[in-house]
Amino acid sequence: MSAEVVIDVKNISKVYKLYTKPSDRLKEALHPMKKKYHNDYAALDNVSFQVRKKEIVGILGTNGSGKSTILKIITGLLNPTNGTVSVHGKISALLELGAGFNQELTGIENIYLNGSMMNLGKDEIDKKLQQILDFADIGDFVYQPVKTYSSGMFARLAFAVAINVEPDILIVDEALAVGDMFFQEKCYEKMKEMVQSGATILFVSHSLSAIRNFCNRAVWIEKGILREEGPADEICEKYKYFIEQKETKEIVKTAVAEEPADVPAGKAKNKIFVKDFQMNKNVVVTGEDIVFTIELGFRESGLKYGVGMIIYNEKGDIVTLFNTVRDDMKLERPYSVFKIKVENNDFLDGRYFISVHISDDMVMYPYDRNDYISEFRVLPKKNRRGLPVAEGYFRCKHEWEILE
Ligand SMILES: Nc1ncnc2c1ncn2[C@@H]1O[C@H](COP(=O)(O)OP(=O)(O)OP(=O)(O)O)[C@@H](O)[C@H]1O
Repeated sequence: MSAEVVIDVKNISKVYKLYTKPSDRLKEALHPMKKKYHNDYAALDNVSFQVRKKEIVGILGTNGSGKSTILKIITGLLNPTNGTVSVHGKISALLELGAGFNQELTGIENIYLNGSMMNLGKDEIDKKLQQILDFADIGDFVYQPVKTYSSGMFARLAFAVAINVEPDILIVDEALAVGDMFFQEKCYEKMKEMVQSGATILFVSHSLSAIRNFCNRAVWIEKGILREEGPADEICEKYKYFIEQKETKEIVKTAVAEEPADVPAGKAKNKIFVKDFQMNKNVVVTGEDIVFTIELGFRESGLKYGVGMIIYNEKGDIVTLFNTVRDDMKLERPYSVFKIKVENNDFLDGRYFISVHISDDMVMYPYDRNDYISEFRVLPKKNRRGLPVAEGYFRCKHEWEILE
């Protein structure tokens, strides 16, 4: 049976009002007809996910995607515009460095201040004090006002307090990035111990290796929208691929020229042409559903035609193809959108390339050819022990029968 849900984020949206000038805010407040002087900006748009007890969940996404916003909503520091969050257990959060600390007070005084904010009595903090000081390991600096601390020292003290107040849920937002490697190691070890004894951790990091190595699950929020969630290694792979594509601008252009150059001479000039090609995702795991969408344009009606799509591997071998003619479909009038749904796909780990051809109904000559119009990446589906479920050319669906 799955463990109890300790954080339940349901349909959370956060909309900020953006004003071009500060005076617009006042103008809006005073306008007799309630004229709008702002633009709405959705930092989070209908995000839902759950975190179960003893999970370590990583949140990733590019800058400004809403990671900190969702953590602030979970911890109650920020109200959502829509949606609900239920939390079961005591949260200890390390959000912005220095939040919850009084700059004028010493390290020790801040330990007591933070402890009391976590509902710990003075005697309870007295008992934990040595443990906190040992963990922070900042020597006599604990007697100095925290405004004199370096960011690394701050992180040490904040982390030492956050983990020693025995939270049920620990929320960490990039706080570890400022500490040195040695301290980071110590924190990861401590957090693993906390999970062993029943805690749950929600963790934001820009470090993919930290999320891959430390978390069992990951939630990817991109530009306010929940893009993917699943096993940490899988989501990291998909995210990495997304970043690489974004950075190198390698994405093959999906829009297709309306006048392809390679229509053989003498044939009608693109009486039918591919206007657009899309996939539901460019990174899929073996077993997920894939949907290819081909959009056609017509310069002439009344043609009999066939629509075909070929999938190649990295070596250029045809892996498989889909073709309306081979599938005995008769296309005798213009149809604008074709969707090919591959349920529970059998492709194995690798890169695949797609060509789309529109031909006559005998597949004798092309109306339009679009070679290498797009590509996708398949990640291996793993079994419980982390082994890919299949190797070779494709996953062959099968059943075992074991007899006496
Ligand atoms: N008070 C605010 N008013 C208006 N917009 C805001 C406010 N706070 C955050 N935003 C916007 O909301 C979006 C999400 O911000 P958030 O800090 O949650 O992103 P993030 O994923 O944590 O980013 P980073 O990785 O850079 O820390 C950003 O575009 C940010 O500019």
